[in-house]
Amino acid sequence: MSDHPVPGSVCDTRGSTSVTELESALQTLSVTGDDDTTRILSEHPRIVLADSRLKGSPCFLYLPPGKNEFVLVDYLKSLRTVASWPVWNQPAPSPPSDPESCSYRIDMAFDKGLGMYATRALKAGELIVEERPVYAMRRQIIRGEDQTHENGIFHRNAVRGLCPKSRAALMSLKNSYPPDVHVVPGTLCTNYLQLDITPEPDVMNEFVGCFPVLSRANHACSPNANYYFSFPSFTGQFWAMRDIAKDEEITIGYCRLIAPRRQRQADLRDRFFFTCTCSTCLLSGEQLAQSDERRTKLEKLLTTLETNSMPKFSSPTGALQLLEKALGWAQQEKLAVHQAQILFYGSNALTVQGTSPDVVLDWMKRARELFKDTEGERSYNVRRLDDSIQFAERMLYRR
Ligand SMILES: C[S@@+](CC[C@H](N)C(=O)[O-])C[C@H]1O[C@@H](n2cnc3c(N)ncnc32)[C@H](O)[C@@H]1O
Repeated sequence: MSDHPVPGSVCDTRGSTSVTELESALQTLSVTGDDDTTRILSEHPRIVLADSRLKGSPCFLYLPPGKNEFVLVDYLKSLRTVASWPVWNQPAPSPPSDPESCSYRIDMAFDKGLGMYATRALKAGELIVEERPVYAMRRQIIRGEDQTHENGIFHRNAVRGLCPKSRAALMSLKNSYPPDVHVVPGTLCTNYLQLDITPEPDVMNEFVGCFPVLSRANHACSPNANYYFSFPSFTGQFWAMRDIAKDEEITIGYCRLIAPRRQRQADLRDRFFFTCTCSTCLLSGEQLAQSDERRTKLEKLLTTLETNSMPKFSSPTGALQLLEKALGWAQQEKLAVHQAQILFYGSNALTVQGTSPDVVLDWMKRARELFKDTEGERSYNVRRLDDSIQFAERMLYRR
């Protein structure tokens, strides 16, 4: 686990897990008894079978070997592959040696519990924070909605093998679930973020994870930071999507943002148990109607672009005009990642529509810049755009 400065405040009760709740959760974690069905399969790295009575039950892999700073929950075959990845020999990102130079702090966010704030002015495209998760799992296994005692015990057993520091960091995260849900899956489900372990994740291969610091960021429907999971370093990262002022709250998006307010709020209530009151949600009347319309149109257009099903326009200018308009909608809604997606998928669509190659190349370059600013220079999208740009340039010069 990274040693990012998780302030002492994460363990205090201000709007987060109460001391009593935390103590009792940690106590449950140290209980051994009849419900301990685990069996250690290997020690270096530590791999634990979750239920020795069940053939093919999931396992817990603790990493880095000997340190047990985080756990990955998956099936044995894939965990054996993960254990051999060279990334575990690389040091996890370390905190700035001078805490004063840390660009964020965790602080009270009024009725939201704790939140993340900028300690200085941040520039668009800046990396704000990077860290490894403490708990990572295949999404099919999390079964957060499963409120049975067994599911709670399953995840509790996985947490129990973590080093004390990681265990405390995880169990001090907020639990927004009702009291009848076991505190461990409740905490995991309140805090997990997607881990893109495969470049183009499919439903069968989705992973999620909880982070000591990243999981403290609250939601906004026009967030100022983008969460990106970097597979090569196995770290979660926040990138500033626009300039962020000193003391401004750093926010990310928890739900599908290109949806009207009613739908976003329903999603957030269902999974995170709060009603969003961000500046976009507080719009009313004509302004709200326009924002909803822009997001709905963006949703439709991006679906068409992602599935390569844009109808053929009678002239290439028609497609270009529509896509330029869509970029404007995303900009008005302050959705930089969606702008990057329109530019990226739009460049493919423009090629099909017969737009001139230099315009297409320009779109690719703009997409690359925006992906660099929201995901970093080493992101998968930046690398694949570099290849496409190189190819397109070769084609252009050959003409
Ligand atoms: C991942 S946690 C975020 C950190 C959390 N605020 C804390 O105190 O640790 C998610 C929970 O934070 C709260 N939250 C996040 N964004 C919010 C928002 N915009 N308004 C109100 N509550 C929010 C909700 O309780 C949600 O279930």
